[in-house]
Amino acid sequence: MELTISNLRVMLDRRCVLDGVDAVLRPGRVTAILGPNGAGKSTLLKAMAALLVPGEGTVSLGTRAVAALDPRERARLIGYLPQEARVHWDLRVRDVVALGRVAHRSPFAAPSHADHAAIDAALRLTATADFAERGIATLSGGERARVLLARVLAGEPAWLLADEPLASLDPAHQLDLLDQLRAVAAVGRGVAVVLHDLLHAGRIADDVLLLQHGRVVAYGSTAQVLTAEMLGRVFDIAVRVSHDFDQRPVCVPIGRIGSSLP
Ligand SMILES: Nc1ncnc2c1ncn2[C@@H]1O[C@H](COP(=O)(O)OP(=O)(O)OP(=O)(O)O)[C@@H](O)[C@H]1O
Repeated sequence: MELTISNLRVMLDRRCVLDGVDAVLRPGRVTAILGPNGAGKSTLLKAMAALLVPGEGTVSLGTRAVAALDPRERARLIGYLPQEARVHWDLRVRDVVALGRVAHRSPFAAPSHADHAAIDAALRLTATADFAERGIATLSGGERARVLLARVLAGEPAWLLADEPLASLDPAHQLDLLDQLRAVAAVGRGVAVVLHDLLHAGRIADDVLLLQHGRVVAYGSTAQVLTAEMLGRVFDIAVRVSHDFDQRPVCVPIGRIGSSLP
């Protein structure tokens, strides 16, 4: 199911944070959402998950507006991983991951075989099975972030929306997470991920949506959007773009435009 964003306009505190955003995101692909601080990336992701009400415009999954979906169905279709890895109760890790399955069964039903299988698979995929019996409050920030990803993966959503999921992870787990997002897309689901790191974006994304001042400045294949000219213009930096053996762009920021530093 395509995720279609039509003429989305969001006002926050009387400021226009998203201004006429249009894009059709395709399943089976990883779409990276990039842009400078304050460009509106997190706001766009929240609007895509129907976590905020836009002033104008719609977000649709297939032919249906996400805001009009029954909340349980929406929770099955859209998995949202927020920027902050906060958990308010010291639940057992396995129970946190199990929360990802709540929308898959009726309110008082016991977890099914399929629920347990999805929970185990998510724990395995995120390498969190070793601490499945620990309280989540006892984990490090990066461990907790992986558990929260496991919770979303356990829900097997049609679309996974992740907001800067790499922030608290070490390099090995960052690469693991990028592989996990690719694996989700490889089975035909949709993935939209907010990223800051241009190297990671070049490595993982099929498509890139570049935002600036609440507007889409470019949306297309990674090779079309991740160019030195485009990145220089939007981020105000000089970027060296080469290509790896898969012809994926490798973007290395080398300095501020106008900076006298080398
Ligand atoms: N609740 C709010 N009330 C008022 N303004 C807000 C609110 N949330 C976000 N904003 C403003 O909206 C703009 C876009 O915020 P958003 O968090 O979407 O940006 P972002 O592109 O994700 O930024 P970053 O890269 O810094 O995370 C910012 O200028 C921010 O200050």
